[in-house]
Amino acid sequence: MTKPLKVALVGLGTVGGGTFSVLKDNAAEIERRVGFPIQIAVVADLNAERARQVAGEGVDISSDAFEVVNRPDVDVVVELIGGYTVAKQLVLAAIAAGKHVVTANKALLAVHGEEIFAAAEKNHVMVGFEAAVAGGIPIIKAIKEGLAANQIEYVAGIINGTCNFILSEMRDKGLPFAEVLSQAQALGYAEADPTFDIEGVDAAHKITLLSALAFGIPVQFDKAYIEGITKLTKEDIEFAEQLGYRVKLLGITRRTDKGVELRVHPTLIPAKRLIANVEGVMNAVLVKANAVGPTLYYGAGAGSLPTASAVVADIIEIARASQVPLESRVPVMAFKTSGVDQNVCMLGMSEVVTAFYLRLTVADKPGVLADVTRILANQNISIEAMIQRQAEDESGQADIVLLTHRCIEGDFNAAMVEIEALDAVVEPMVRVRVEDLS
Ligand SMILES: NC(=O)c1ccc[n+]([C@@H]2O[C@H](COP(=O)([O-])OP(=O)(O)OC[C@H]3O[C@@H](n4cnc5c(N)ncnc54)[C@H](O)[C@@H]3O)[C@@H](O)[C@H]2O)c1
Ligand SMILES: N[C@@H](CCO)C(=O)O
Ligand code: NA
Repeated sequence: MTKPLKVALVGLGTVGGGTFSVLKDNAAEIERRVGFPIQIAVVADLNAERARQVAGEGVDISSDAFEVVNRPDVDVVVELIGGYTVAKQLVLAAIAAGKHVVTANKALLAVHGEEIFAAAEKNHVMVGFEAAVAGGIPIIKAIKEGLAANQIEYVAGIINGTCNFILSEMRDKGLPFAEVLSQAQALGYAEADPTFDIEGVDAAHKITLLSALAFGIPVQFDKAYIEGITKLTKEDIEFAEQLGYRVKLLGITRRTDKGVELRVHPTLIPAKRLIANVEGVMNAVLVKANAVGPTLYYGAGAGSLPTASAVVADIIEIARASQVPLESRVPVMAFKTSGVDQNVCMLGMSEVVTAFYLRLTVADKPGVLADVTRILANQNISIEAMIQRQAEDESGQADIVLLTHRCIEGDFNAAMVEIEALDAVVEPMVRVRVEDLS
């Protein structure tokens, strides 16, 4: 009989606690799937006392993450502490010691992925990170294996549960932003630094990883355009609804003839699309590929047990793959290293083609709308829909909301500068990108 695979769990917080439970509660089912047991050799957490409460008696507990890395009875190190510094040292130490690594740490991989994956290849070990993107949804596996026959056109996803939770609660219950963010923190969804969530950084970490997997390109977080949800107003969410759209924070990566787009920003999506109806902490990732067409993956993007589901799936994959020769394993980043396109052109935002929602507050006098449409037309931007709403007070002002057709973002920016310079435009304009996702 094959000997058990031994795991060190480092970090027994929200995800680590869930991983401990899943490995324990589903041990018999997992053994039936793998053919041999997966056992927890040791648990490490700075807070050893709390770890003892979570793990109970009979489990080896350490407060030193680095001590577990060199234990001969450990085959896989599961890093669930988060952050860049200690986590990076730990992962690299584990790889150097010949251990496989599983991590939920998208921040670490998006920024230091190239170094970590190169070290893993050199040391013939695997790095699993299914939990790092869209929590429990097996999107990494889907792109690496299920869609391996395809050329992928684009990936667009609601990949930050905290933001989706905030936007859903603001829309459904009219709750203020700060109150909903506190709830997301209490539920264990938010990052240690929640600005990573609300400013779009976490989603950018994730879409950077998906971009590399989908297109066989290096992990390049520094090329991502990032805009969060903190400037969205209830008013714009309501105007979007009137026009038949929902506002979601999307991570988008698309391959075009000119290069690869990599961007995170609030986005209007037609309300009739399935992905527009993904609410709360749930995530969804839409992948459009040339043979299969569009496919949509939906599930819990954060939280203890859903994320643990992905962590344990990676451990199971390692258990299985450790039985086959190196060259027969699925590559960590979906492509053979020799096949990675090192010279890919990453597009700047001004080169991206997208549609826009634009809201202007103007002094309500003749000719304003004509000026605005003329400026847009001069940049080859045509208008798809418009709403005009008079202010209810005596200010004589009006809101004009426009939806444009798709245009080059640089052209739109040039038009914005001219429109903002019009005397009649009395407040800073609001613009949100629009994606049809058909
Ligand atoms: N919470 C989620 O829903 C979720 C989902 C997907 C991915 N993630 C990622 O999973 C990782 C963990 O997140 P979490 O929400 O479980 O965090 P958490 O704060 O709940 O848990 C982290 C644990 O690590 C321990 N720890 C910190 N530094 C340590 C060190 N040097 N040595 C040993 N233990 C240490 C802490 O005591 C804590 O118990 C992060 O990378 C996060 O981005 C979280
Ligand atoms: N903070 C992240 C956790 C899951 O990666 C989110 O809200 O989606
Ligand atoms: Na996942």
